[in-house]
Amino acid sequence: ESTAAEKKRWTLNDFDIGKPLGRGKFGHVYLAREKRSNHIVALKVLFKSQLKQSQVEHQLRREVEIQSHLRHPNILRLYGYFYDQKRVYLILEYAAKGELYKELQKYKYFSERRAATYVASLARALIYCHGKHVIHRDIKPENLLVGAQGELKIADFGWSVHTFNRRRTMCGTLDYLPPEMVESVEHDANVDIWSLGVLCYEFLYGVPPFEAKEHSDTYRRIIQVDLKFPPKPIVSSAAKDLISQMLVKDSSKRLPLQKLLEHPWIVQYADPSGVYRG
Ligand SMILES: CC(=O)N[C@H]1CCN(c2c(Cl)cnc3[nH]c(-c4cn(C)nc4C)nc23)C1
Repeated sequence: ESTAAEKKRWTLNDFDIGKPLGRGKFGHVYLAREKRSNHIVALKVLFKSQLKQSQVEHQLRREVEIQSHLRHPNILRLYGYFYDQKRVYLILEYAAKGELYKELQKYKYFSERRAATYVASLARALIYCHGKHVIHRDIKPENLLVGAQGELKIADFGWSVHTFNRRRTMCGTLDYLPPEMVESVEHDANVDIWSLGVLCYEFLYGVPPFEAKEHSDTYRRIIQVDLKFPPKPIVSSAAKDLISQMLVKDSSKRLPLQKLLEHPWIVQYADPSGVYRG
C-alpha cells in the first residue's frame, strides 16, 4: 500500500538540509528535516552524470522500486524520491546511531550476545525479503545501520533483485535453453544465508572468514570453503556450529533462515527483542 509520502511530489524546498552524514559512491547523504512535519530523514543525493557514466540507472530504479515497498523494522525505509536537472534525491529513514561497521572497528569484535542478537534480526529481515522474492545480495557491515534503540537496519538495496520466477528453467525442460543459460550458475535467496554466515563470523572474530592479501587467494578460499576458527577470541562451539551450517558450498544445503532462528546458539544468546541494549 502506498502512503501519502509515496504519492507526494517532493522538491528540495520541502527540506531543511543539515550536516553531511557520509559519502556513498555516487554522492553524499545529508541529515535533513521535512519542513511541514519536522520529520528527520537522511537525504541521499546522487549525481545523474555519475549514474549515467557508471550505467547504474536501472540498478538505482530497481533499488528504489524494491526498498520503497519493503516495510520491516530491520530494513531502512525509503519514503520517496525526486530529481532535478542534475541530481536524484532519495528520501531515506534516518538511523540515529549510524554505521555498524564503525562499532565493529571500535570494539574489534562483538560479544556472542550482541552478535547473536544482530544475526537473528537480520535473519528475520531476510525471511521477510525472501517472502517477497527479494534477495539482497550485498549483506556486509558497510550496509548495516543502527537505529535509535540499537536495532539493526539493512540499507543500500543497490544490489538487490527480484528473483524472476524460474519455472522456465527449474522444472521446465532445459532442452530449448541455450548453453549460456544452462551453464550460468543461477543464484537464489540462499546467497543471503552465506553472506549472513560470513557476517556472523566477522561479528565474532573481527575479520571475515576467507580474508587474504590477494583477491585470488580470497577467491580460492571461498570456493574451497577454507573455513578456520582462530583460537582467539574464544567463541562457543554452538556459534561455530551455526557458522559451519551456513558456509556450505551447495546452496541448497545451507541452514534455512527459519531453522537458524531455532538454532541453540541463537536461542541461548539472541535478545528476543532483537535489540542489543549493551
Ligand atoms: C553509502 C551510504 O549511504 N552510507 C551511509 C552514509 C550515511 N548514511 C545514512 C543513512 Cl542512508 C541513514 N541514516 C544514517 N544515519 C547516519 C549516521 C548517524 N550518525 C550518528 N552517524 C551517521 C553516519 N548515517 C546514515 C548511509
